[in-house]
Amino acid sequence: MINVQNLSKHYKIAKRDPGLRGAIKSLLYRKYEIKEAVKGIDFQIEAGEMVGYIGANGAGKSTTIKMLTGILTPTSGEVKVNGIIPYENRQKNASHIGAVFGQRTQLFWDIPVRESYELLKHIYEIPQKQYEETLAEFVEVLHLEPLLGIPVRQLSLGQKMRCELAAAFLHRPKVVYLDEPTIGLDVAVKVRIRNFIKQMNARYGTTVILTTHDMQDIEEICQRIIIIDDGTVIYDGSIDRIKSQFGDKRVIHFELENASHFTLPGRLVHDAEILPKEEEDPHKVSITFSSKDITGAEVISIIMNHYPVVDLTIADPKIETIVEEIYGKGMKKEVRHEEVF
Ligand SMILES: Nc1ncnc2c1ncn2[C@@H]1O[C@H](COP(=O)(O)OP(=O)(O)OP(=O)(O)O)[C@@H](O)[C@H]1O
Repeated sequence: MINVQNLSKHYKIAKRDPGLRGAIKSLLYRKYEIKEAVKGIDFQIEAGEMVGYIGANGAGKSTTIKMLTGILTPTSGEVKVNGIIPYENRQKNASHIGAVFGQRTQLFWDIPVRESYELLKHIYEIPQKQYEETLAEFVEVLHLEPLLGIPVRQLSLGQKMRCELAAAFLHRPKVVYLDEPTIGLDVAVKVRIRNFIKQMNARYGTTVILTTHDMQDIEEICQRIIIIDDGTVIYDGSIDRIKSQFGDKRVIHFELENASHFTLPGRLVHDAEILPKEEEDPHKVSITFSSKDITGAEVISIIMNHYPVVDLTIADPKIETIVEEIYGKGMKKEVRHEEVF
């Protein structure tokens, strides 16, 4: 469904020396700098796959998605979506895809949601019967009934996102690009949105590309992740595989009588790390380490020798921890994706 080969995008950025002198000089001689946002990436995505396209800020995710949607023309390489070269045939490509891009809306700001859907029906030439059936299904799954008569500008973030998703899937597109579809939403709305995406995939075989920093979204929706770092693909494979590849990572959550001044005992300084707290709790501390360096039993015994431990749990490494590790420590040298296959 999606075929990307040796795809690159370089941005040309005009450079200017500071001050008035710089401004005048830049009128006469323009200096440019090249930013290589995407550097020769390859991947294939089959119809019906749900893939998480993830990476740290500035890694090149949006640039890739913009090339897949035809908004940007690549500097070099090939991209085909459903057999179409998107930037050469934007209109045809648009009829097969749906998109939700963060804060941008494809609904009409001042008119009621239902009328936006009516307009999309005409734009995408959706047959009346199919439109009615699809809308009825979305209204039920996403609980849209009370929202249909309200203009988009009056909707809350969660209400708007539910309406946006319905708009993106309304014409039963083959591919849907979702950029941070659950950002800033409460847990109940996140769950509803994730279920909706899974349902659309199961029912219509929609291919879904999800860019998000929310690893829970990734774990619940995607079978496969592509990790991009500094414009190159550093991992392409299943979530299970990355977990087993980094399966030596361990996490132990300790409950102590008092953890507010907790520091790692000397013996652990090189082999373990304290994880950032998910919630402010003066009794809890979580430690991560690699079983290649030290065993769980040793970690527990060292901590127990230094602190009064009330309780402890040994957890599976979360995908967040693994991915942060890969982004943060430049593990790309170790995780070349050809090694993964
Ligand atoms: N229009 C542009 N002109 C020049 N440089 C750009 C432009 N758009 C993006 N860049 C640069 O290209 C690199 C990749 O940006 P991109 O937006 O693709 O990253 P991203 O992975 O989507 O990041 P984020 O998670 O922050 O959205 C960044 O260094 C960014 O500053």
